[in-house]
Amino acid sequence: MLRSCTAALRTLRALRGRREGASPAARDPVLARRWFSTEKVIPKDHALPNPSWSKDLRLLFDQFMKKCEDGSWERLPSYKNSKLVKEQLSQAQLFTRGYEDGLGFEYVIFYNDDEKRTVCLFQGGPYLQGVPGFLHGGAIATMIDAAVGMCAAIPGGIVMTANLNINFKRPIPLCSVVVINSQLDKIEGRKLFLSCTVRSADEKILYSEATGLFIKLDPEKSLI
Ligand SMILES: CCCCC/C=C\C/C=C\C/C=C\C/C=C\CCCC(=O)SCCNC(=O)CCNC(=O)[C@H](O)C(C)(C)COP(=O)(O)OP(=O)(O)OC[C@H]1O[C@@H](n2cnc3c(N)ncnc32)[C@H](O)[C@@H]1OP(=O)(O)O
Repeated sequence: MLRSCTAALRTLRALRGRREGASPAARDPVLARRWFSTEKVIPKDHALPNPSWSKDLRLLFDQFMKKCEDGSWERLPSYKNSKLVKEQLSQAQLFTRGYEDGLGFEYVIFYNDDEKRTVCLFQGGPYLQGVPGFLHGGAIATMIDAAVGMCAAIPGGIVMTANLNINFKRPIPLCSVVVINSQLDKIEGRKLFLSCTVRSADEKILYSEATGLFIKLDPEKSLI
């Protein structure tokens, strides 16, 4: 835990050296134009190990990559959603992927099609702090939404979260690794009912439990 936090803070210091309080787009008018242009964006796969990943996260990642060898599990690249959404809005991206390596949401999702379930390996970095030393509940909710949402979106297509109920049972230490197990419980028409648990890497601690209702969008209906 300490090592991955240190790595993240090193990245943070390096970034601070490069900027003076402003976002890269604010400092660079060329970048700012690109930011809001419709220029084609080459997606980077963030769902792969980087130096900020702790030993625990690497270990679990390697275990799941082994499970992928017989085809029962599939690692989902971080740009999987851009395959589902026809129009990519220039630089727009899932906000869980907007942080520098190690500072925010480090995660990878694996999918098992036969069992209609996903496993998300998640390490929440120092920018996601709530109570000192622990993850913010909103960050936990975000990660649950993204993990469970992905479990719904693969069979369901374009879905939106209509309801998310979370029981926060134990605080999650900052920079620790948790495993989010999500499953599709039931489909009724356009409604997909899912549930998930958030546990420690050794599975001994149950941190949170959640249920979610996702609605497959009706192409005939406007969202606004
Ligand atoms: C979540 C995954 C996103 C996937 C996006 C797709 C591709 C991208 C792929 C992957 C992305 C990767 C990961 C995902 C990452 C992050 C997840 C972020 C997800 C979000 O951050 S998302 C933002 C928050 N989310 C909203 O901003 C929704 C606001 N909302 C609405 O836009 C509408 O509300 C809508 C569209 C949901 C439904 O509207 P609608 O008009 O299509 O459907 P309608 O109202 O007719 O409901 C149909 C049936 O659902 C029942 N029903 C509806 N709502 C209910 C509720 N709350 N409780 C109980 N039942 C409910 C009705 O009672 C009826 O039931 P019945 O058919 O039995 O009568």
